[in-house]
Amino acid sequence: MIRFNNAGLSVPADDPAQAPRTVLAPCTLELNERRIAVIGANGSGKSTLLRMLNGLVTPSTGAVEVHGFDTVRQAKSVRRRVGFLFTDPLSQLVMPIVTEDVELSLKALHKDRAKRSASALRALAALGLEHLAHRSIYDISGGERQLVALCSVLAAGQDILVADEPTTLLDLANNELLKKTLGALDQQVIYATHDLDFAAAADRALLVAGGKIVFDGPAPEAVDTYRRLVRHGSPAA
Ligand SMILES: Nc1ncnc2c1ncn2[C@@H]1O[C@H](COP(=O)(O)OP(=O)(O)OP(=O)(O)O)[C@@H](O)[C@H]1O
Repeated sequence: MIRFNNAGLSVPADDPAQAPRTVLAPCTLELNERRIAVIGANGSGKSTLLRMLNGLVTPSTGAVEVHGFDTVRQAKSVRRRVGFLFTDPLSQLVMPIVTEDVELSLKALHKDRAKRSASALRALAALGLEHLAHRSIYDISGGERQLVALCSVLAAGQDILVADEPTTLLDLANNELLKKTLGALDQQVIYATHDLDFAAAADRALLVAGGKIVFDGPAPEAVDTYRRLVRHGSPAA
């Protein structure tokens, strides 16, 4: 259960004489569906909303709770439950070698090094990435890195996965692989995307425009609403 209690973010304006700028207007939400998409224009506030889910962004007003844990005061408990897949995989791949990064995610699950290593190789093989296991994360392609980042975050086994534009670097086949992988997960998945077919497949979608959630409901309707806003030249879309 994820709950936004009047949570929002305002930041000081560049000109101190001006009123603070709203990045995300305060919102109250319960997010329970298995697949929730977040859509909207560049700079509309999608990543800010997602980052509030695991305490990467601290709301300037209100609070966000995950399974009853406050994302700021109880950030450690929240991060044990929420995995975060960044748009740029290099923001999260911290070890130099692919298999070492997956092993790091498994550290809390397996204290034994040999078991951890075998488990990391199995996790890579499950996504068809075993051939990358001993490569440097800097020598593999952007799309390969994105899949390795997915593998690392899944290996940690948290019960909620938040993914910020997870398909951006992927070719058609890997795009399909990622969607199929996410689709088959038991975990709740909350994802921001500009791929409107991917968004339409969710159980629920939030449409963000100009820092406000302007639609919250069935995903196909959210996508239609977004297309309409763009067609009518809405400044926030
Ligand atoms: N801490 C901050 N201070 C100032 N401005 C911020 C801050 N965080 C976000 N912004 C601005 O707020 C807006 C929303 O940012 P956000 O990253 O949430 O957008 P987004 O919808 O994810 O965009 P994109 O689709 O391009 O990834 C942007 O204009 C961004 O520059």
